[in-house]
Amino acid sequence: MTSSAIAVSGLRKAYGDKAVLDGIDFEVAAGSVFSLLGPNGAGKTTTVNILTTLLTADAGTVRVAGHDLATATKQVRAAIGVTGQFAAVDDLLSGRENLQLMADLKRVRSGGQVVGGLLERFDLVESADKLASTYSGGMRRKLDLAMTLVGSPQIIFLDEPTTGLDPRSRRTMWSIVRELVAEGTTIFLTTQYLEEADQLADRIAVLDGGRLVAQGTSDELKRQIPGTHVRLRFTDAGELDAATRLLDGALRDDEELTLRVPSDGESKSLRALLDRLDEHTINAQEFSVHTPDLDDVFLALTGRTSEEAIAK
Ligand SMILES: Nc1ncnc2c1ncn2[C@@H]1O[C@H](COP(=O)(O)OP(=O)(O)OP(=O)(O)O)[C@@H](O)[C@H]1O
Repeated sequence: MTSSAIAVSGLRKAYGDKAVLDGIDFEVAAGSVFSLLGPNGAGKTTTVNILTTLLTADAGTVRVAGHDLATATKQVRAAIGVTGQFAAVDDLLSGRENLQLMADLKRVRSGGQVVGGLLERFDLVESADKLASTYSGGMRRKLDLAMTLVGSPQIIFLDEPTTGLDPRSRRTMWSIVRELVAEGTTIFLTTQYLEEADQLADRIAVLDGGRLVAQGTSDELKRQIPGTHVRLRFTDAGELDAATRLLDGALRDDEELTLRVPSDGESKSLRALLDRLDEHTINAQEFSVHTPDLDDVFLALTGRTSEEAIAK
């Protein structure tokens, strides 16, 4: 047994002569959130399908919850829950019946209590006895995730869990994910929303062209690309002029009366910059340090903005 909830090495999958996964390696620590990002068609769902035993890999080794995927499919299935594109919700049943069916399938003891608890946790008590076909998109997602939690799986795969949800429902899902992680659950998340990965993931991997082109914490990924800068805002054009003359390589915005000064963001350079302004009695009304966001990282790594990647 390792302390990794998921360990993937040399994973390959091709459709015909098209290599979708061309040898990928990663590990997911138990009790953490790992997010896989990538443009449309990058192979995220293929990866999820392999890790959840729905699809067989061509090569590579995968351990999930300490079990070898190739030889211990049953044990892997018992340890995981999957929510996503192949939603398990049955429209002809009520929310409660959907949950009860899952509890029966998984032979959960005190199923009725578990179902009641999940309906409460997901704020579905009022609609519990209505048909799932009458649920809004957000309610269906919540029911789908609640069904995944029946039987308390150690590892949960969430394939684009908030696609199409309004911001409020998205935030509700985020807080549920955080609660699950606080309880020790491991989450493998694919998402189209970089902000979601930024908010939730302990580690992020970017998949492109069949390979993982970057892996790390959100901050590590942001530090890999240039673009950290200091933004100075002045009260009048005279001061902006003086500061522009003083600071080499700075970009000015006349409308906003701001100056963008490249910087590594470290305290020493920031102090030096402020000292220079002081020496020339230039006063900045506002001073802020900007680091690139995940969108900048995605663009630098895949050559596409996240919006272009989603638009296909
Ligand atoms: N059964 C299949 N037969 C042939 N090609 C397939 C099959 N399933 C997927 N592909 C191809 O494999 C590639 C990866 O697909 P996959 O669904 O894993 O991507 P994805 O990153 O999840 O994309 P999306 O964000 O659109 O869901 C795509 O080019 C897709 O067309």
